[in-house]
Amino acid sequence: MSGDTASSGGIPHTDAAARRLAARLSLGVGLVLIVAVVSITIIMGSPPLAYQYVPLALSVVVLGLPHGAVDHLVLSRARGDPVTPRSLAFVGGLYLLVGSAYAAVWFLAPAVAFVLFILVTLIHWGQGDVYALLALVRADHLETRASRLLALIVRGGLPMLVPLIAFPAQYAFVAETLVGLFDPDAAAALEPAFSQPVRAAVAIGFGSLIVLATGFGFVRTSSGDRGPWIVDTAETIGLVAYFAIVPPILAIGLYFCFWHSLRHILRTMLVDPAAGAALERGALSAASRRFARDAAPLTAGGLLVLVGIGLLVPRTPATVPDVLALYLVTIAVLTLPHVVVVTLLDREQRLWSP
Ligand SMILES: CC1=C(/C=C/C(C)=C/C=C/C(C)=C/C=O)C(C)(C)CCC1
Ligand SMILES: [Fe+2]
Repeated sequence: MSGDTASSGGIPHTDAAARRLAARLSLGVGLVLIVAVVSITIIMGSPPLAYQYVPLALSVVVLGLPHGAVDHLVLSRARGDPVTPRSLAFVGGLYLLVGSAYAAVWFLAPAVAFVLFILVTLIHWGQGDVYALLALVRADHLETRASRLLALIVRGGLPMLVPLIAFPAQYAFVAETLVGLFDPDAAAALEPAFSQPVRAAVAIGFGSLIVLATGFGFVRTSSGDRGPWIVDTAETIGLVAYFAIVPPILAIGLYFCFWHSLRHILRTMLVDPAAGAALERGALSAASRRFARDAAPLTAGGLLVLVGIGLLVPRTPATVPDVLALYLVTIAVLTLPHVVVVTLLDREQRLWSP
């Protein structure tokens, strides 16, 4: 698998059947997620707040937290190198350094740390989708680096900006609970972001970017092969509807598991010779077992980080929203080094040097 170096435009060609299975799974699950959850929300209304937290809570063990727990293996595998004490120490050191520096920002300036969290998530979820578009959908309308950057902003902006426009009160509530773990008074600094003029400006600005990205993509495709552009556009429109209709705690919990993490896990399987070979023969359960085994130790490690931060925060989390806020802060701290690893993986797979 990883020894298969045939590539075009920098995107590695893993074995065709494995890639097709990964593409079908990510697109199929994404489609079901959007159609099912949007329909249920329209027909039955939003579930009570307590239920909206369930997918986020489940993401501790289901796909979410585990998706980053193979970061210590993924770069070596993508390079076709053995995993060595040195390669493990590099990723471990990165997590320790970058994670603790950013954790310090949460304690010193929690409102700044929250804004950073939204920005980092936008970039990270956007970069994940750019990979899926290029490697799984074979999006040849994203030929240039500029078009990929625009796609990154659009795809990352969907989960981070559409809820701000559509559900400012819940957005503000989550911001307050995260920041409030560290300093209850600091959240006030974020209030202007939820005001009508700011949301209107974000809606106009971000809406224009979506139109621009879609239009550029259309112009770049030949009429004979619009398939990838149609998939890209359908996903974008679907996600606009999803994040505009489904309340954000629920929407983001499900998206985190069944969109971002699923796609990244498939990506890690495709660079792993053993999991990749299993996918190649359609043995998804064998590939999943292999992933689960690889991800289990550091998923437990992530939980230790959660407990550690929980012991350090000035206010002991007492309610469900507080505990979930603690979990999100843990995710934030773990995500920053994860973004570095994924960016190096992007470079290895030449996603940004077309
Ligand atoms: C839950 C939630 C929010 C933030 C979620 C974030 C920022 C999650 C980041 C997850 C990451 C980075 C996972 C790793 O891949 C918002 C937008 C405040 C709106 C209200 C609900
Ligand atoms: Fe990720």
